[in-house]
Amino acid sequence: MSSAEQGVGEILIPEADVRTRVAELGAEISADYAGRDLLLVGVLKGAVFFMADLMRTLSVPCEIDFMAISSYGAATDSSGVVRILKDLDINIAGRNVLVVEDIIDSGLTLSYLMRSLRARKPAALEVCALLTKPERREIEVPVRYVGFEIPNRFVIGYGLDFAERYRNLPYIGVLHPDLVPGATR
Ligand SMILES: O=P(O)(O)OC[C@H]1O[C@H](OP(=O)(O)OP(=O)(O)O)[C@H](O)[C@@H]1O
Ligand code: HPA
Ligand SMILES: [Mg+2]
Repeated sequence: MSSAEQGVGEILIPEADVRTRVAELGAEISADYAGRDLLLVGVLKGAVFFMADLMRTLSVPCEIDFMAISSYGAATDSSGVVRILKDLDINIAGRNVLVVEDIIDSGLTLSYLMRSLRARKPAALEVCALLTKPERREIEVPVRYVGFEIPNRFVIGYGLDFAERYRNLPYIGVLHPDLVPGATR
């Protein structure tokens, strides 16, 4: 075990399975957006890893931009105070926007984001999330492309952090149970 892996309880989705699924999503998205312009909007920081890999499986021309959203604190604090820390650089009016997320958990971040993006009148607005935890959903958000449905466990790796660490793991792991108290975000 490398020192980067200390704290990993178990591997939930091995690296090869992640790679296969990302390629499948890329093929599906490429078919759906054939002949249309595509703008990928990544949500910093966790989605960067998924987005970089997904983009390299796309066979349609595409651009990227990023947003940073403030965390609203612990999941127990679901007051939903979400703020934009970094907005998009470009105007998305009339564009085909695909929001790329690493995980949808309560749905609060994405719900806020979609409201903000919809108000800017894109031609199309869809979501691609690598992971979703349906059991934890507090607000429904339509997600067009989903990589994996996962159980209610705190996951790390492939962009997902616990206290800013573990993003560099090449697989999706479950945080070791000894570290779980407080691991709500
Ligand atoms: O569905 P929700 O309950 O809102 O949770 C999902 C959000 O939480 C994580 O981001 P985080 O705030 O940890 O930022 P990060 O990507 O920088 O780690 C994740 O990347 C999603 O954006
Ligand atoms: O399970 C998770 N892991 C890491 N970050 C998260 N943000 C929401 N859910 C998670
Ligand atoms: Mg995080």
